[in-house]
Amino acid sequence: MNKNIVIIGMPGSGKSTIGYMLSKKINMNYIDMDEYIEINENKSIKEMFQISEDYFRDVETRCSRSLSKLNSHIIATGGGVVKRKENINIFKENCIVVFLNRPLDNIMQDIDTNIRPLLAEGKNKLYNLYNERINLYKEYCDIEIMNNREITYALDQITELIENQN
Ligand SMILES: Nc1ncnc2c1ncn2[C@@H]1O[C@H](COP(=O)(O)OP(=O)(O)O)[C@@H](O)[C@H]1O
Ligand SMILES: O=C(O)C1=C[C@@H](OP(=O)(O)O)[C@@H](O)[C@H](O)C1
Ligand SMILES: [Mg+2]
Repeated sequence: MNKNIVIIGMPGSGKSTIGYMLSKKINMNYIDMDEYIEINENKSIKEMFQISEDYFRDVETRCSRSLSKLNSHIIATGGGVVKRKENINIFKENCIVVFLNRPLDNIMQDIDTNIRPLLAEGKNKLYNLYNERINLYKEYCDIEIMNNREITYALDQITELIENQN
């Protein structure tokens, strides 16, 4: 597949984990957008948020533009990429946008708050993020995948839909 596959969804929805597994399964390159940002900025996500969230969002938009120019990559985004419609418009030029929809109760069970500055005050912040974003994920995606069973179920769902696109 020449287009990229961009995975969006709440923090803890499985974008990085399932994105990597998918890349191995269908033999496509994989990029975790947060890792890409940290390497290019030589700063951790936490350090960027300490400057300001806007600083991080500006970097996120610049990276969206760079990554969208690639071909045949699986790109796992950060959960807040939908905060700027500009990012989605950039991705829509050359990517299929997949919303990985994992129920909030399931996310709450295993999310690591230590690596997510927005959750520094605790997991309950996820409810606010969910309410702010759920309609954006649904509006912006080309494909919505439920991630409410074992990981391989979501992986198989995405694989089947992508292979049908070919
Ligand atoms: N269907 C699932 N069943 C069990 N654990 C899951 C499932 N989906 C995701 N996880 C777990 O949730 C955690 C967060 O996943 P991650 O890929 O870091 O999410 P994201 O990149 O969307 O923030 C990981 O420990 C991952 O293994
Ligand atoms: O939801 C968000 O605003 C964020 C999610 C994080 O990525 P994950 O979705 O991989 O946790 C990371 O981009 C940053 O902490 C901001
Ligand atoms: Mg991630």
